[in-house]
Amino acid sequence: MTASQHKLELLPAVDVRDGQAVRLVHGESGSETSYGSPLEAALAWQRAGAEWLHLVDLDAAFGTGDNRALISEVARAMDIKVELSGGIRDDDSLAAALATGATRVNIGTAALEDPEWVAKIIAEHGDQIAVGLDVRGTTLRGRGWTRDGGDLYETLARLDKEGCSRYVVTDIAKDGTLQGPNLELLRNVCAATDRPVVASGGVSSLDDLRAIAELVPLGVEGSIVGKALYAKAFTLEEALAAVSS
Ligand SMILES: O=C(O)c1ccccc1NCC(=O)[C@H](O)[C@H](O)COP(=O)(O)O
Repeated sequence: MTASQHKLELLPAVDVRDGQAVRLVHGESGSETSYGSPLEAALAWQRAGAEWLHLVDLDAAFGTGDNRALISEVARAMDIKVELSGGIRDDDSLAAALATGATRVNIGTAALEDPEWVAKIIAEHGDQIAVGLDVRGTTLRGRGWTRDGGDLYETLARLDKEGCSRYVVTDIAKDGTLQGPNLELLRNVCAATDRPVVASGGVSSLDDLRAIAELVPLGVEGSIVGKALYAKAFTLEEALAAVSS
């Protein structure tokens, strides 16, 4: 492995609810703190040197409407790669997500509830499709993280067989809490699949990012960072520098 292959990708997050950039605690609807314009937030991460943006339509994820036009405006304004997530569950929402020019889209609930459709879109769109594995313990959660959706490792084995190219792994208990990532979960998922893993949830410090970067040789490719950036625990420039070697 070369030095650059060891580099952890960072994906600053912009989660959108009711037209605003927000942060949630444990992904729970109603726990949000607002941080203003999603476009301004996304442009700020781009200016700070981000190579990726993780852009989430929380209303679409929770089934409380959607922010489709705004999400599209933000994604189209970016010169950097965009990972789009939240409520992509059928042909219509997938077509809208891909039409934004997003580099990849993250499928959550549908991977649990509509395995045939997900196998079909993986076959059609290859690595433009990532699957979000949102877990409590080893149980997956769907529908904006409000419903149980089966066993993590059984689902992982099925998706691997179907050719899924990448997983975005979130420990819901850690998400938005600044309590540190679940490194054991990341290690266990990496041991169970040969596909790249994007870590999500709980990053609180530069040391957390360095600890996730240590898992790159095991298969962790990137880390989403949300609350820590908005809470100014560190800057994105500091985070990029911390994982660049
Ligand atoms: O990504 C989704 O589809 C989603 C659905 C429902 C609730 C939350 C969802 N995503 C949240 C995120 O991706 C967070 O931005 C990310 O986990 C960052 O977490 P943190 O660094 O702990 O703020």
